[in-house]
Amino acid sequence: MDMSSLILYFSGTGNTEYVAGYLQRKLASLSVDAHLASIEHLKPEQTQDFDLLIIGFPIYAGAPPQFFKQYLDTLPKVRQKGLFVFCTKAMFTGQAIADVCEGLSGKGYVPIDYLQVGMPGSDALPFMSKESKYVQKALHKNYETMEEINEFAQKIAAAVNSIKQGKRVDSLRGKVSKGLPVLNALFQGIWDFGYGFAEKKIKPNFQANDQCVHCLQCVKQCPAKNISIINGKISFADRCYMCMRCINQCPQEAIQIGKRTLHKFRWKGPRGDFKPH
Ligand SMILES: Cc1cc2nc3c(=O)[nH]c(=O)nc-3n(C[C@H](O)[C@H](O)[C@H](O)COP(=O)(O)O)c2cc1C
Repeated sequence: MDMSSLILYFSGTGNTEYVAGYLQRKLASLSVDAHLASIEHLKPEQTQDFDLLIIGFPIYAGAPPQFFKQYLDTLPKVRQKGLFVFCTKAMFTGQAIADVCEGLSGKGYVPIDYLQVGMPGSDALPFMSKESKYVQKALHKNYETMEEINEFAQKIAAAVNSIKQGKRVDSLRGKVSKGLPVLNALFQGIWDFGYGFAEKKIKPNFQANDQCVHCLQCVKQCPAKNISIINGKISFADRCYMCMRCINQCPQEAIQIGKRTLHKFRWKGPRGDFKPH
């Protein structure tokens, strides 16, 4: 039997895109062809063309990004299709993987395995000085060989081969660890409080300063369609996903969050070349 696989992801600043691309290359080396697509370019119904779904997303506030979950909610129901899930994160994943697996199980997907990949924190980088240790570590980390992704690819390839040989997808169902409920609730409470506070400080304070040359990159690249030109000025509405793409991608480094990001670092993904469109 022939099998087609889809790696479906969202990436604000390039980390998840990098991991998705790495995984695709690794799978190709194991003779598994996987189509790569961002949720920004693939209609939910197009996922039906594939037999196996591999999804990837960044962690926001110990959870999957809300808009990502909303997208997943619109996926059509399927009959017993295999599912692999990965996230990229700086520190704390919360129940994000379990949450996504649960949602997609309800649509007929069978979660097989998952992976969390530690990456530089897209929420922290634009507030850090270019010389800071954190930035230097992010810039000099070895992204060329990522053992955990190699192993994940091997698990996916093994599942693909088993299904091809006629094994029932349901027999490959894996367990998603939920951790200790009390500890989870405690951490999640602290996280929600911290990010809730940060959100209030960050969201209303996006602005383009007088370095802006009106190239409109931010308008084109914002996944939330939150940026537009009003009366000749770059304006931010209230639909921001806080993905940090605009601030990192602006060629003039004109986009700021208040004054806290002035002359600070801008992140363009592990290879320094992330271009979302
Ligand atoms: C708004 C926001 C919230 C975040 N919250 C968390 C978090 O709770 N835990 C964590 O480990 N990383 C968190 N991060 C860091 C990202 O998950 C991480 O850097 C990820 O790799 C970014 O992926 P991307 O470059 O594909 O957007 C957050 C980032 C942003 C922008």
